[in-house]
Amino acid sequence: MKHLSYLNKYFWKYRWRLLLGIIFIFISNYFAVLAPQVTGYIIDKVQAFLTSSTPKGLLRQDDWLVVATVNWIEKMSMSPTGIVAMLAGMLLLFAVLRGFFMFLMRQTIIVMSRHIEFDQKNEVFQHYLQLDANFYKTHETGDLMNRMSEDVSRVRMYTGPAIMYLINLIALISLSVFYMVKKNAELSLYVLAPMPILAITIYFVNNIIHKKSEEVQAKLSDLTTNAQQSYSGIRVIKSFVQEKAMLRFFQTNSEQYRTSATALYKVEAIYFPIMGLIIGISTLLVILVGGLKYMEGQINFGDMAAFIMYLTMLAFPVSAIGWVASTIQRAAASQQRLNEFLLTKTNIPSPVDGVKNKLEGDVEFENVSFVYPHTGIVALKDFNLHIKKGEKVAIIGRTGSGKSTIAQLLLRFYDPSKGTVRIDGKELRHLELQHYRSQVSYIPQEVFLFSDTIANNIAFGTGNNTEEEIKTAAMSASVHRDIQSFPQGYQTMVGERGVTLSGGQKQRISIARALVKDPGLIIMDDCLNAVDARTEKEILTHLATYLQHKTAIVITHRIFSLLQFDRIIVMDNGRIAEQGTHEQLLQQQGLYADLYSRQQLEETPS
Ligand SMILES: Nc1ncnc2c1ncn2[C@@H]1O[C@H](COP(=O)(O)OP(=O)(O)OP(=O)(O)O)[C@@H](O)[C@H]1O
Repeated sequence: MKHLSYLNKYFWKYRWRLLLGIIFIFISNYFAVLAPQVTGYIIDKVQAFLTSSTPKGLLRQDDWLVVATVNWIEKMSMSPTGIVAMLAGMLLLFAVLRGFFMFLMRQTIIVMSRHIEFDQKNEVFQHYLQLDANFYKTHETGDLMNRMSEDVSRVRMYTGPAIMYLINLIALISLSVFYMVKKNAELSLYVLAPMPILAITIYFVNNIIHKKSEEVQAKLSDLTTNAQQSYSGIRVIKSFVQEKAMLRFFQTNSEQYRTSATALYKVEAIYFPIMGLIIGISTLLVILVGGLKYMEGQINFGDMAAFIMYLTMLAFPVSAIGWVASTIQRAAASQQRLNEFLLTKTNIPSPVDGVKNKLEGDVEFENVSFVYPHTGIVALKDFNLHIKKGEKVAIIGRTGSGKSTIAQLLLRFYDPSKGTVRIDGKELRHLELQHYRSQVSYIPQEVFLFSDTIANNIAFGTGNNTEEEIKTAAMSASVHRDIQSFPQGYQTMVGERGVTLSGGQKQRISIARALVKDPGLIIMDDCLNAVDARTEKEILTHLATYLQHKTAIVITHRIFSLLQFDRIIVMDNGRIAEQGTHEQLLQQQGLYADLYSRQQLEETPS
């Protein structure tokens, strides 16, 4: 339960709304508990009229508002029917007032919970954005999404309905117990005695229902994932003629869902009859004991009716205790999960007074070793590299040799396990992180485009590029012609609701996004592997001009003869195996020469 204390800051933020809500709850319940008193009075009045007797001391223990209103009506010297009609009108008025304050109570407390939900979602999302790359490697996207949506919703059930029902229950019980005891303490005991049994039973039934509905949810989610995968992979399914196997798999999942859903409905079917039974037994007790007391002349007929009304009035909120308890339990578990993340600190903090210099583009790795946390894979070993401002360096090597890791460290997605990375002579750790990253353009290996227009995807890094700048970047990335061929040009939507772009088009848009930024340092991680040879040639020609005065690090599998690199670094097993210019490396007859001759062979038409 201590996990929920994290939410106190929100309750404090919305304290006036909460306080107002509590006041409305009490006022609404106040009008609710007056109804049995007026009904009791009406019954006694009618009974006295039918038996031509004079009821005595009927209003002694009733609320002052009831007493005052009844006395006022009585003074009007109306016929008994007129008085009963007036009293019925009074009941109606109380019901309307009760409803009105109930509306206000929901308006304040439920609306407060929506505000808290909004704040919490923003807080969680903002926190997610600050966490480092390693966090995202060790947590699944589905898990993150769940915490953001499902857990926050469960917490809202606590900050809204659960708190509202709990306060409502406290208000109703205290007000009705007060008036019941005033009338007859013993009979009150009979009304209240079954309530704890009702609450405990409902609590247990509720817990069973909850467990079973979680099971149903899990099965449903399996079913949906299964169907979703089948739709996405329909071409693979068809080409491998696996329709029947997929159908069998789906049917098994579907059967499991049906079994757990039926089990849930069985428990739910017991829920209301149990409630009805317990309330029925309690009513019976009140009638029995009340009847005896009436015959002994201890209470009026109307009092008995009032007690039965109190009983039915209390039954629903008391049965809600079970629901409230399990809702709070679930919210606490959800908040615990959220706290796990909210209390996770990033391993890559930006220094408080970080250096905010204009990036010149001088890059240095000094004795850098890097081990990927959690996997223990050593990706770089005593790596030394100095790239001067404006130098163009290609990094080449076999897959898994540590090329991308160099980019990851340069963007400070990770800090080196040993050694130092320096930018313009300053340790990278000491630079203000966002300011530094805003001056670096990175084209990752895996392209990612947002579900937005092409123009917005290109201008993503800056957000304030002119149409002309976007167009120039697209031209440099050789994607302008493709974009123009779409019906809405640069305003074409990308993603599920938009056009389906080819791998090469996506890659080139991703390149345009990096070029539009005008950075001091550009890092390209194998970003031309999905374009054909002709387009590659086109892009490289543009790049040669664009990169003229910039420091560029081009990670690649292929050797680009078109781009004049100042240096080529050949990586092998986390270390530099060879380095030099194209010609120098060819002369060395080592790894590079080997790679080059193999590439030449592949490119020679047979
Ligand atoms: N996020 C990660 N967590 C754990 N290990 C990783 C991670 N990324 C890479 N590695 C491992 O680190 C080593 C170097 O990987 P890296 O991605 O730097 O190689 P690469 O030369 O860029 O390969 P490729 O050309 O295939 O992209 C590999 O053994 C790889 O399995």
